[in-house]
Amino acid sequence: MVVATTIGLYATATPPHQINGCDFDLSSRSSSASPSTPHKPIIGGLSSLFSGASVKSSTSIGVEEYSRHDRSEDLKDLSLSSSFCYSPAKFVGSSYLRRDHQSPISVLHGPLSCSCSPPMRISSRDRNLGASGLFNGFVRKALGSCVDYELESDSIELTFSMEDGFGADTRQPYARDLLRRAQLRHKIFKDESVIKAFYEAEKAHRGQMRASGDPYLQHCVETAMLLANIGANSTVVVAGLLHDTMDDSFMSYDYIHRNFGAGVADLVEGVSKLSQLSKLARENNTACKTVEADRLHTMFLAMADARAVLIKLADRLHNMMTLYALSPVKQQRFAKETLEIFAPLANRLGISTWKVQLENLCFKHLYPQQHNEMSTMLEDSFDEAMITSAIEKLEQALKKEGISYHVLCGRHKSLYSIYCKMLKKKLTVDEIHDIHGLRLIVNNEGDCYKALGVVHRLWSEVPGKLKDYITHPKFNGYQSLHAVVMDNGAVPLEVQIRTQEMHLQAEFGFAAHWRYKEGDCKYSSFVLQMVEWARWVVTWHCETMSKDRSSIRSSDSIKPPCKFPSHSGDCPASYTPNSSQDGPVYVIVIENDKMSVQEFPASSTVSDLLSRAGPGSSRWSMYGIPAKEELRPRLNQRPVSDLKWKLKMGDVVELTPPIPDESLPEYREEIQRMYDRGLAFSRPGTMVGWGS
Ligand SMILES: Nc1nc2c(ncn2[C@@H]2O[C@H](COP(=O)(O)OP(=O)(O)OP(=O)(O)O)[C@@H](O)[C@H]2O)c(=O)[nH]1
Ligand SMILES: Nc1ncnc2c1ncn2[C@@H]1O[C@H](COP(=O)(O)OP(=O)(O)OP(=O)(O)O)[C@@H](O)[C@H]1O
Repeated sequence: MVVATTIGLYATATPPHQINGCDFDLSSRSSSASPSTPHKPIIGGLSSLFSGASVKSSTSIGVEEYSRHDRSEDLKDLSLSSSFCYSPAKFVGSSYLRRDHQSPISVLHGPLSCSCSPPMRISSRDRNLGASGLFNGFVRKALGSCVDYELESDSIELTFSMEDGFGADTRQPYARDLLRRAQLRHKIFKDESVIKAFYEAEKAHRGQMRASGDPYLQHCVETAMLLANIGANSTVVVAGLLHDTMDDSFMSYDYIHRNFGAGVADLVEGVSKLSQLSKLARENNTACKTVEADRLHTMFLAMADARAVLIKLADRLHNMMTLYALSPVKQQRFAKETLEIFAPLANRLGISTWKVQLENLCFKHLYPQQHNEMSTMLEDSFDEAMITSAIEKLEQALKKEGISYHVLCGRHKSLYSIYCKMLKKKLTVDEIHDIHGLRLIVNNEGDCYKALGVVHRLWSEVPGKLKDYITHPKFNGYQSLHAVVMDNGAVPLEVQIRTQEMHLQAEFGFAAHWRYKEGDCKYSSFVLQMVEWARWVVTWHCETMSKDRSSIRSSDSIKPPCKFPSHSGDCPASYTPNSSQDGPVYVIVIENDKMSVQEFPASSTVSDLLSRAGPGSSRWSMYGIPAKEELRPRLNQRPVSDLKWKLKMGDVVELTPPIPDESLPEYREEIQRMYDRGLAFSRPGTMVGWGS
């Protein structure tokens, strides 16, 4: 019997789990996505909820209107000093307490400032529209980009030789320092491929700085460090170091492929695509449109390797930690996007520490007044020592009673989660009983009840708070015993007791925690399987999470779900593309300078998309001619010659904006010029429909 116990901050906060793609019948879900994450309706209104606290009225939080010419290079400008000015430290994330895991706090607070700042040069993202630059043509124009399109092509000369550097004596002293410090923080930075990637990243970003004056390389290291700290393997860490090289330097896919292999090159390219979509969404304020935001994070998962999403999340987390270097306007925009798109993504992937940190940082930027009030009020309430000692107490008592268990862990609830719960349930902070919580996973149902007896003998019960979801499972199948007890007669402590099977049910499938948290959304089986697959991929590639998983079932019994979306025929979770209910395709449509994320049934074509925008839309009525023929749509930067071309998840379709008739010839010429440029910039062999 495995007896896992306490102590030490638990790095991933992902409860132990195993992914079994075939455990749940997912076939009957409907396809409409109508999300209502708990945080969405929450603005202000907290004052009345605080018992005995006089709180000022809510701060107005507007995501500002911004100029279309305000290029969102934003995060590139960030200061990278990792001082992480976010207080108090306790609120960095909800913490799990368990033995054998490294504290994420130490990582995030690690001092990392570079004395030597290389000279500035303009970020090549502003100029580089080469290989994977998605939006070079009309999209950038439509978005008011100030890009000089004439500058770039794949044949542009590199500002440094790709051959120099690694192993040569051209290494910058600041880089050597940075690497040494990274190696002290995590041993994966001693791995040969990681060192090589570090120096390649150094060359690629040499001279690039963030607003703080810190070298850009520092951001690459911090992103890779976040990945290393959730146990990502060296492929993912290498890709983390190189994650911005395709966008921001002249390093090409082929170069990365040659030096690091297809696995790394594909990941870096995947991150680059996600960054470009995210940027487009940010510039169009998509995060404010609930349904579209939901489609977007679903799309992110569907179009990229889940590990690329992981890297993008790490990148965003570090950028959020250093958001203070940006203007308040940009801070708001990024925080909004992060809260609506990236935090739910982290949750779906089961990386709860990142989700918590992202949410808390967004909370601080979007609702500073409420954040301050909550921080002040709860500063003394978060008691990690109390959780540790409660775990020890319970461990001993269980031992005495001869009750063995698989996992005993604890966490304190995050600031933002408390805030959401207060607003959602109209509770005062005193009425939140699960700020401190323990979770016990035992062998069988009988042991659940025996353990409950132990809990009640150890601590006094809060009347009316016992919930027996084992005898009376929730409608979604969730099973567990929940008890609230008073520790030292003063602090409420929630204890959840369940078996391994119940825990799997609570993590995956119908009762999965991410779905519980996202509210009453109806998900298609396509989305559910995709999330499950993505969680599996991430878990499999992250040592820490894998360890976690092995504590819930022996590793021999862990089988990957069938590769998404091609489940084997006998898999109950099998995705059936022929079913009209399944497989919605989310496509980004850019029309009249505006972006929308639209949902189409599986197998829809460009022609279907045009029909949706068809007669009645401004484009048609203005010209009085079929737009299909007169102004051809572009799909992922390329003109579409066959309107029967099938749309794929993540496709970007540009539709020509309305223009006055008299400008039509001029406009056609412009289209032709962009068309020509688009072809010149596209990497040979790039498929139309990169979202596959
Ligand atoms: N995964 C999963 N967890 C759930 C689900 N329902 C409840 N939980 C967990 O159980 C905890 C408390 O649930 P309940 O005892 O029903 O409490 P409540 O009535 O919602 O509210 P409080 O008692 O105020 O916490 C939640 O905080 C979750 O951690 C579910 O459907 N899925
Ligand atoms: N008593 C507990 N012990 C250990 N982990 C818990 C406990 N309760 C929830 N968790 C886990 O903590 C993480 C953060 O959950 P969070 O506190 O935001 O929401 P919740 O308590 O599960 O739900 P709600 O806010 O609706 O009460 C999740 O992974 C969740 O499974």
